[in-house]
Amino acid sequence: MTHSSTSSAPAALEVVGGGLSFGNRHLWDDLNLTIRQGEYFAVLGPNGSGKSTFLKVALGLTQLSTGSIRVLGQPARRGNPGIGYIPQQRGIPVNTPMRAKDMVGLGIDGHRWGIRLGGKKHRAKVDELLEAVGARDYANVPVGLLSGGEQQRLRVAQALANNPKILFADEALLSLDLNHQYAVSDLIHRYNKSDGGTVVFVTHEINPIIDHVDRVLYLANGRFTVGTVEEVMRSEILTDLYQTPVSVIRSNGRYVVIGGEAHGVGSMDADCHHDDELEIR
Ligand SMILES: Nc1ncnc2c1ncn2[C@@H]1O[C@H](COP(=O)(O)OP(=O)(O)OP(=O)(O)O)[C@@H](O)[C@H]1O
Repeated sequence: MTHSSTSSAPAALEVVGGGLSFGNRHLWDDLNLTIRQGEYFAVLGPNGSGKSTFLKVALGLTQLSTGSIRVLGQPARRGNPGIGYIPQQRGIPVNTPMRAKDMVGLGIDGHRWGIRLGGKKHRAKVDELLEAVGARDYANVPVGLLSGGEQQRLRVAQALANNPKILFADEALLSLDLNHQYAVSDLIHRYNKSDGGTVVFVTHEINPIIDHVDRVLYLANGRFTVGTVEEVMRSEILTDLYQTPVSVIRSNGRYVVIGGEAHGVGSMDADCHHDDELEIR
């Protein structure tokens, strides 16, 4: 099933006949997809299905095996200033000689594109961003000493610092406690709704962002489907995608996907309660 958006907004990201393989590992074939400017788009799927690789292709870090991809009207390339990127979490070395506010400041320095805010404006913008992600209290702390969730909030602030046209977020809510999940999710939502920014949000947990998402790309087993959450998160659609019986249950506004690991549904999330449950939270 491949839907194109009904919106007439220009394309923010466009894949035509996209295929990607590593040796005999096929991540996907013949992907045709248009993400419109201002759309909030989620990329879902089990571990290893190719979600992060999809972003790397859009960032120009990995090349498609077949087909083409354009981002903001140009072939995907490294260093596109219209892109903000929240990479999947990696620990920052303890001895990194940089304070939290410096890390956020790097996002707005614009040294990569030759624009530089004056000192006062720069500090005000850093403060605003630190405040938005709840990081003011540790503005002067070396980043290597911060917890994983604290570092993650700085990555979010840094990615939004330059007012990007499109934001690529790779598991941006990982390691955040519930309050900060809401705060960061809300910040990205505001970026999408108030600033008209396009969001491509990679996650295996749809539930924390479910109220904001316009459409999803669901990758599994070298196959994919695209549509609204309601269109895709259905037992018959995911059964067809995984090619094994899968049940999608909606309970208290949350989606739970239940399938058989033994039947190849995919990796289980850490907080699954049964051996045969795959939960997409
Ligand atoms: N450059 C590469 N060379 C070979 N294999 C690669 C390369 N990049 C990615 N892969 C493989 O592609 C598959 C998809 O990886 P990817 O990181 O995109 O998965 P994911 O859906 O983001 O998974 P997770 O939920 O675990 O983060 C993996 O099996 C990975 O090993």
